[in-house]
Amino acid sequence: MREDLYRELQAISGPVSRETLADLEAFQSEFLRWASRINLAAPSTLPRLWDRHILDSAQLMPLAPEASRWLDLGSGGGFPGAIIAILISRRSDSQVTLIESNRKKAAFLQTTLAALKAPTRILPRRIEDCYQDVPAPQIITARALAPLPRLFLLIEPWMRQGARALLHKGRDFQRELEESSDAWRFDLVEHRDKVGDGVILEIRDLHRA
Ligand SMILES: C[S@@+](CC[C@H](N)C(=O)[O-])C[C@H]1O[C@@H](n2cnc3c(N)ncnc32)[C@H](O)[C@@H]1O
Repeated sequence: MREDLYRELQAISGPVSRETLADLEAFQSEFLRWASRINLAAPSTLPRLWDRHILDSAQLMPLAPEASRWLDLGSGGGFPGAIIAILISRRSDSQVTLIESNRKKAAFLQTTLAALKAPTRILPRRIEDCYQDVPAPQIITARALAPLPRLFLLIEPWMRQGARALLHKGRDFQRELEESSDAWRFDLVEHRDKVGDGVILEIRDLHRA
């Protein structure tokens, strides 16, 4: 069974070590332990935590295999930011910043990722208050945070400095793109969602119309 898990992970994320798989499993256990006390994700999704959240996050890796500086907005229980941090933690120069305003969720991320020695900086603050303190990353991620027009407002300051965004979106992403089209210009690549039925939107060169 564990071999199946390992193969499945590598098919989604690209090559990873067995130590990394062990770290992801440890994260999963801690997540379930904390989720019995605080709301880390929709309870209905917990029985399929591995696919619905962990693999769904890991599928970003092949879209930015060389990136070492990531910023995850509205991380919640750590998706996708915590999973990316674990996947790249054995690289020498990696750093993933996670911004999550809910203090209980941020405490879970702080405690669990520190124990795993994942290269993370957790900010228990609102995104809007972090622009001065967080340097532009190579990659910005955000999953289930906000519709695109609001998301673009949130990421704009970092995008202006050259960041690229990889955004999980659901089936109605076309409507969100249309709603953004009057106010924003950007380069777009739509990547197939290998885990769910949505899409990963890759956004570059975002600026106001
Ligand atoms: C629906 S959850 C998604 C969590 C995670 N990204 C996932 O996909 O499972 C959205 C999270 O964003 C956080 N959030 C919403 N607005 C925020 C803001 N302005 N600044 C920081 N965190 C925010 C909420 O506290 C919540 O944990």
